[in-house]
Amino acid sequence: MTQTTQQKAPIALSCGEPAGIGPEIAAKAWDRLRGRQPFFYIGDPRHIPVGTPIREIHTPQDAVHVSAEALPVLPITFPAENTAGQPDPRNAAGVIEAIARGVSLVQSGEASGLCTGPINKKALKDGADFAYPGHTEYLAALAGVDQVVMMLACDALRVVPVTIHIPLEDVPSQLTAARLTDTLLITHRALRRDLGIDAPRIAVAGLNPHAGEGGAMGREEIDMITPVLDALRRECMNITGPLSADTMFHAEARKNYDVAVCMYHDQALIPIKTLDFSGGVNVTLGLPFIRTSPDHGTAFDIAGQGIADADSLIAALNMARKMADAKTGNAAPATTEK
Ligand SMILES: NC(=O)C1=CN([C@@H]2O[C@H](COP(=O)(O)OP(=O)(O)OC[C@H]3O[C@@H](n4cnc5c(N)ncnc54)[C@H](O)[C@@H]3O)[C@@H](O)[C@H]2O)C=CC1
Ligand SMILES: NCC(=O)COP(=O)(O)O
Repeated sequence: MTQTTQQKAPIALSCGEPAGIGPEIAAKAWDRLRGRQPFFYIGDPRHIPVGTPIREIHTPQDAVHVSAEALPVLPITFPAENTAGQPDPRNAAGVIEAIARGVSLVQSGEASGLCTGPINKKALKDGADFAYPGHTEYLAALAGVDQVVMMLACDALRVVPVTIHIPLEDVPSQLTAARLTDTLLITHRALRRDLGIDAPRIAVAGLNPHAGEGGAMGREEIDMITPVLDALRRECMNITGPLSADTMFHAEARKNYDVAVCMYHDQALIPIKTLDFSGGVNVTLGLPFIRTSPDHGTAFDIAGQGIADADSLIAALNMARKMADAKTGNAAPATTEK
């Protein structure tokens, strides 16, 4: 695949859980982007809301030609009927297949990047014994990469959780110096390479209230976090912390860093989803290919009603495009601009 062909390759969008809002927001995103930003949906065309013009395609390149007129769909036939709000375990394998096909098309260069529709982790576990707690971990396995990093980004904030989809009680034991070091190095490299930030300013949260308050409220900051940060500072990385998580996300504090690295899932995701739920994008750093996703989930409570907001998906598609263009030297580095 030549670089020129790769620049023109569309973005692959895996369907996610069809009983959720994925098909509906895919249709809305196509309507808003049309041919300006070609992407194709990998999933069952019968799941796309009635009234959306669709065109089944055989190769990703077909999407470039049809996307001004119709939503291009690379078809996968799901075995069970789809009911909004009620995932059917028999469809779980199809959801997983859509992700895997997206990965293989990005790896072959036929797609520029992968954007994933939201999945319901429990439905995949129940229906297909899915062994991963989320896309992030599954994509790392498909790519053969030991550690990847989840970053959520909006215009006002970028956050990275060091531990991701694990029970809260397991956080302290999984929060190792090696994991924190790798997370910081991967994040630093991606901000420089993919987002064009030459000297990223990284703020690191403590684990405990008040970042441990000198050991009075926990020792992880003293025993593990500070030594890791000191070692990386000696490598000339611009890192502050460990900071009190409760005071590092207000508007003035956010001016001091480009990314906040947090110790666990909710410490990172609550601030960003509160600040900008509809504009947030989930990006996996450290993969050998581009992957983005909307920041929200399957929203079963509103699926099938036509009211789901497609902004986050559109931001995710646009960010994948910009990252792909930046990778091929075709454009400015990626932002979350809609
Ligand atoms: N990338 C992914 O695959 C993600 C998947 N999930 C999965 O989604 C499922 C549901 O998770 P929840 O915590 O309930 O989060 P959720 O994001 O699905 O829903 C939370 C609330 O936000 C609303 N909402 C979400 N997206 C919306 C949109 N685009 N427009 C309007 N309203 C929207 C929902 O109606 C609900 O009231 C879980 O299985 C979770 O694991 C959650 C986040 C990301
Ligand atoms: N809360 C974020 C989330 O669940 C998305 O995870 P992933 O499926 O992108 O790994």
